[in-house]
Order: sequence, then structure tokens, then C-alpha cells
Amino acid sequence: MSDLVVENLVAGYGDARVLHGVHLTVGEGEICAILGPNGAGKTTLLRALSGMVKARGTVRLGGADLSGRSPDALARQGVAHVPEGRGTFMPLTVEENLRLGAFVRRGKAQVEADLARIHAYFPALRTRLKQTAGSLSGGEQQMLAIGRALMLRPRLLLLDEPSLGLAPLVTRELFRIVQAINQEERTTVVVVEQNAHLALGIAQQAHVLETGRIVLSGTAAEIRADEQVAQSYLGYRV
Ligand SMILES: Nc1ncnc2c1ncn2[C@@H]1O[C@H](COP(=O)(O)OP(=O)(O)OP(=O)(O)O)[C@@H](O)[C@H]1O
Repeated sequence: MSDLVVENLVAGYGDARVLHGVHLTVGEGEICAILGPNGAGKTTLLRALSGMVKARGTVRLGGADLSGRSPDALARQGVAHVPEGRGTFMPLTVEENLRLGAFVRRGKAQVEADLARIHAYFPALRTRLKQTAGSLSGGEQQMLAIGRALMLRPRLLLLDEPSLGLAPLVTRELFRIVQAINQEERTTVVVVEQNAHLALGIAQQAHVLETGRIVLSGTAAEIRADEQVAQSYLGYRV
């Protein structure tokens, strides 16, 4: 069953249109990778889904119509966005950043349970709760950004370039954790990622976005086997 349904999504900045009618569906509890060249509109797509950029068209999540909602309303409906560059509050501590992620959650017990849950996914954060986010390594900051998003108990997790600037070992660990979150919590994930090998390694399905349109959709295996994808994004010929 489709969890996320996007129909004819149009978005841009001022007069500059970036998304020209995007259609895509993501199955419930699935990981979907979005591939595409620089400037294709991948970040804009995630921003449109989290309400950071105004968009026209239809967005449904779990059957609920979320079209045109504000970022706050979308967060309350379970849409969590981890932007490129992470968006953590550097002067605040790890714990303060995590607690900020709970802004739509009610009840102390629930928040404490969520903190424990996030510490279990990211043990490195548990030992650094009183450190400022700015003092963390790049990988730890990305973990904190994802941890903060998890405080929402999201139904839909949007990840923008999680591997950006991270060492390969750290990136692999991060993707392993994203996969664990998806499997344990059945969170639907949309991940924009330059490292197509990694993204297709954890995704069930993928879409290629070029100049604001989806030009190819399929299972991760189908997309991996596509000659054009292999040459453009995987660096080999099939
Ligand atoms: N805040 C903004 N204001 C105006 N134009 C923007 C803004 N952000 C992005 N754009 C433009 O929108 C287009 C799509 O950008 P976007 O960041 O969505 O692409 P992308 O596929 O994520 O690219 P990249 O892989 O380089 O991050 C580009 O032409 C970009 O210059």
C-alpha cells in the first residue's frame, strides 16, 4: 500500500519554477531513494514535502491530505525533515537539541522514552549529552540531526544528503542505522543522496529526478540495472 502519494507537485522560488509536476508514490514503511544531477530539484522536493517551500499539487500521507500545509502542521502529522547541512543548533547541547525535536510531543514520560530510544540507536550521543552540538564531529552532528527528527516519532522521514562531508566508514554506519530505524519503526523514508550505491543499497525503490521531473522510477534493483543510471550515478556500465 502506498503511504506517501505525490501528484503533480509544482514548486520553486519566486518566479523560478523548479519542480514541474512531480508524481511519485512510496510504499508504507519503505525506503525511497531520490537520485539526480546537481540542481535537479531534489532538495526542493524535500522542502516542498515538509512545507519549507510553498508547493501546488497533492501530497497525501497515510491517506490524509497534507497538500499546502504549513511546516508546523506537517510536523504534527509526522513529517520530519533532516535538511542538507543538518540544521542542528550549534551553541545548544546535544540534549537540548534532542528535546527541541519533541516540540509536538506531549508528556514528560513520552519524551524521556523517546530520548532513551534515540540513545539506543545512537550510543555516541548518549555519552555527549552535555556537549554542545558544535563540538561534535560531522558524523555525530548528522546522528544528532536524525535523532532530533526521531523525537517526532515520524511517519515520514526526509533525509537530504546524509552522507555529505562524512568519511565512508561513518556514512556506512549512518545508513545502517537509518535502515534499522526503518525496519524497527516502519518509518517511511525518502532519502536524497549523491552516493547512489549507498542509497540503492538500503532502498526498496528509487526515482531519478532531472530538471524538476521524475524521469525514471522503479525498484532499487531496476534502477541499478539501468544503463543511464549506472553511467551517470554509479560510475560503471551495466
Ligand atoms: N533558496 C533558493 N532560492 C532560489 N533558488 C534556489 C534556492 N534553492 C535552490 N534554488 C535553485 O533551485 C534549483 C534546484 O535546486 P535544488 O537544491 O533543489 O537541487 P538539487 O537537486 O538538490 O541539487 P544539489 O544536488 O546541487 O543539492 C537550482 O537551480 C537552485 O539554484
